Amino acid sequence: MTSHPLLEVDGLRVAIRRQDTALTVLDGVSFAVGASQCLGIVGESGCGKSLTLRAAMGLLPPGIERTGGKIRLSLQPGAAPSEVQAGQVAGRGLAMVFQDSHASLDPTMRVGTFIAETVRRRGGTSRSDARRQAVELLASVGVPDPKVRFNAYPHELSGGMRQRVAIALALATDPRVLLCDEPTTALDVTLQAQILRLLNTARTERGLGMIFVSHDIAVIRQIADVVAVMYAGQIIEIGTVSDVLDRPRHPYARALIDAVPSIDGPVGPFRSVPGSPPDPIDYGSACRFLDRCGHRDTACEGVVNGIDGREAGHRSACVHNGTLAHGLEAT
Ligand SMILES: Nc1ncnc2c1ncn2[C@@H]1O[C@H](COP(=O)(O)OP(=O)(O)OP(=O)(O)O)[C@@H](O)[C@H]1O
Repeated sequence: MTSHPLLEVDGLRVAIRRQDTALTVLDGVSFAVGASQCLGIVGESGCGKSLTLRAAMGLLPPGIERTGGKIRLSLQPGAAPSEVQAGQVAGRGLAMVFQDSHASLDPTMRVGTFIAETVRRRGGTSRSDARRQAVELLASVGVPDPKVRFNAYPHELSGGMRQRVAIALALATDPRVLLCDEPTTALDVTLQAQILRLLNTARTERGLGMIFVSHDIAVIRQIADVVAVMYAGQIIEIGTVSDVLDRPRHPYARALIDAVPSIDGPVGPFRSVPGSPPDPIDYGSACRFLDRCGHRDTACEGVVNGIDGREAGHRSACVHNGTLAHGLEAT
């Protein structure tokens, strides 16, 4: 039997409308996520991580629109993914967890009531059964005294507890793929570890696909199976966690990973990625990392596309892919 991906993003393009012009900020982003698989997306601020999730979800901010590509979602176990039109909210198949839990919760509603109403929107559930399911969901995400906390308003809960409730709310839609946009960034290290464990449990127990966006490589290492590195609106490297994080091939991926201080490594100044990413108005057809790259030559000035992350294996968009991998060790 063929095992279909749950979510397939194919050649996604997203643009910001400015009067008569459209500024492309995501350019040919392609990847697939299967059941129980977690795709981590890393990259510097502004590279397009959040817009990728929002475009998949059909929740782009006003003035920003999908201008190309296809999003396909499998709504039934074993079913081939079918297309979600631009502007259509992916609804029940996808759910999103944000960095700021206030973005998901309604400040005027008791958290349990909000979750129960979300369960009811799926249809076929009585009010009392939806309440029971809401209490079970709160318990499943580790909310203590879930029957009591059912009646709390979001502002009465701590940040960590609110994030647990936001995850319960996302699970209440019975999603097939959970889109997580920096869900642990605002939390301290202990809470961060608890939320990562919780998301991992939800993923394995429910067979969820997951996309986890973070700028924190250590977090990605803990939760993801496959990592995509984004730069200036494109995926520039993809592969398993150990391929990409231990043996990066693209000079940008290498620099990003080297910028993370290591606990076991020698003490020394942090190496940061010199320079800054180009403004979307300057995105051209050449490699977008050209100006910051110590390995550039004339080959990098030709057309360099992002890579198709739906294909298996460890791949990078660098035109020197492979031949540079050895040389990078010495830099
Ligand atoms: N609401 C918006 N209006 C105008 N431009 C936007 C908006 N949201 C994002 N952008 C632009 O789109 C590009 C991609 O932004 P996006 O938020 O996806 O990046 P990101 O990688 O998630 O960054 P961060 O890690 O800071 O959240 C950036 O150039 C950003 O300035």
